[in-house]
Amino acid sequence: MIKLSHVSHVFAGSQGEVHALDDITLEVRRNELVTLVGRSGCGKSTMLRMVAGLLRPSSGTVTVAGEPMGKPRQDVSFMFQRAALLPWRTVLDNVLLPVEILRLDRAAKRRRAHELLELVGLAGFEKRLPHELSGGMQQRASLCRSLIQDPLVLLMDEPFSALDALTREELSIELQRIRREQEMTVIFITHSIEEAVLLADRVAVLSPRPGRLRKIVDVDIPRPRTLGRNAYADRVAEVSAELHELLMPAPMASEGAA
Ligand SMILES: Nc1ncnc2c1ncn2[C@@H]1O[C@H](COP(=O)(O)OP(=O)(O)OP(=O)(O)O)[C@@H](O)[C@H]1O
Repeated sequence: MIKLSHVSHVFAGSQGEVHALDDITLEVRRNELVTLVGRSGCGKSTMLRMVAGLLRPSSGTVTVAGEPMGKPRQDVSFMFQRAALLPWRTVLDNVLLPVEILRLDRAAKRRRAHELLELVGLAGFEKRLPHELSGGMQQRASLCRSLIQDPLVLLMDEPFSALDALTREELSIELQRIRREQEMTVIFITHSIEEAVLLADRVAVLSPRPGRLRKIVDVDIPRPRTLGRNAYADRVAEVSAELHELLMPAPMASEGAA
């Protein structure tokens, strides 16, 4: 569904060139969820912006459903770290914003918006204004807004990172539920190893300066996945430890020697 072939990118920064990505080749299969992890500045957001058609690579190609990404598409949706709801519009009208921009069928999408709000636990809050909601509820509404156009591809740039740990886990479980009901290919950026393991079919680990694909880790743990006590806790711990080793620098040889 999503293919990056030999993608490199160099930004012309104010202090000289920044080699953000180097020779990235990655294929995300239809209906797969791939999480992107890596140290700050390793090029995760740059990669996502390319898949969204917001940025062209300096070299290499990016295709979605076989077509080169030259500009944003209606069936590719983006969700950011901040909910960025319009403060003067109700929750329902915020969810319906893409419907107005993309001129979709308003009556059908109103029904869909109610279904989505129900799915994320916001039924009854349709007429509230964003400031009347908690951060977690605002991000749930933002998730509904990203889903209203029934995207084939959902690109998520640290969407739950500003939330407390429990709300974050709750939203991760809701995202898994939504994916059971709706076919969707997802790329999800996170700094949290736990979140990466909860959500991913595969985790793509990037290394920094320049951003390179270090390893792809398969997460073959049955769903729905939760943290805490469960039948797969050992396997979750094992994959988390592997990711931790890939992301953290090796301890100095002299440490612990004495
Ligand atoms: N518009 C730009 N102009 C110049 N340099 C840029 C620009 N955008 C990003 N960069 C640089 O490219 C590199 C990759 O940035 P990017 O935001 O993709 O990293 P990231 O992995 O998403 O980081 P973080 O985890 O901190 O969000 C960084 O060194 C950054 O400073």
